[in-house]
Amino acid sequence: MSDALFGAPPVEVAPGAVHVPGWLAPDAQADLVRRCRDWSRGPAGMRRHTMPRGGVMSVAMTSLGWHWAPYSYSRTLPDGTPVRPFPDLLGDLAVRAVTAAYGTPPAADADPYDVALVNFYDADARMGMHQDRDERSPAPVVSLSLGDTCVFRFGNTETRTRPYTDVELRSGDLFVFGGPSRMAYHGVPRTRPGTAPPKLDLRGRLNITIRARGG
Ligand SMILES: O=C(O)CCC(=O)C(=O)O
Ligand SMILES: [Fe+2]
Repeated sequence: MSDALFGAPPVEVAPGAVHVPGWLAPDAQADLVRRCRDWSRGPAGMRRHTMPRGGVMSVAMTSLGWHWAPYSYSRTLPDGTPVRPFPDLLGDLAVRAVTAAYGTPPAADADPYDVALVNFYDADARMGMHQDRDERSPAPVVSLSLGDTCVFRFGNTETRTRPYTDVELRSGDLFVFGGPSRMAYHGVPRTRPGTAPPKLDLRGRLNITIRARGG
């Protein structure tokens, strides 16, 4: 991570899709990594979901607020374990993130942020091109990156394929996609193992994706 990136201006990758490099200062990153470790403990913690066709995701995830598994949200885990509550801290962070990306806060009547997915990528993990389409709310998706750098592929709303833009997301980066890009396909074709800031004491990559489920 380069400290020179802190305070870098937002970059619009596609209409409504904004990358803010170095948005989280090192202390805030370390704090979030600690919290992710807490949120990942116990029966409501990290799991690798099985996809409808039987494949197992290489990314391990845990849900806050609502449990997500392909492809729906539920109030509890399949075995009845309660989902961890959605932390107010992430709701506040999401509002600040939208404001940083777009220059204006969410509208007063916008759906509140109420669900977060914490994704963990080891050196081999990837996420295929997909849309985030299990929410009823049009609120922008807020994505925070911690640890190893990754290649984030941000595409179009029509197909899983080109045109797309590959963006390097580093520890502390923010990516927000809403408006005309809310339904764009996106994925993580690779991470760059060993690139996490040493002070984070994190081997791999964590991504926190904050969403409004809506209705
Ligand atoms: O890890 C990322 O940056 C993307 C995660 C993602 O697209 C998702 O959780 O739906
Ligand atoms: Fe996604």
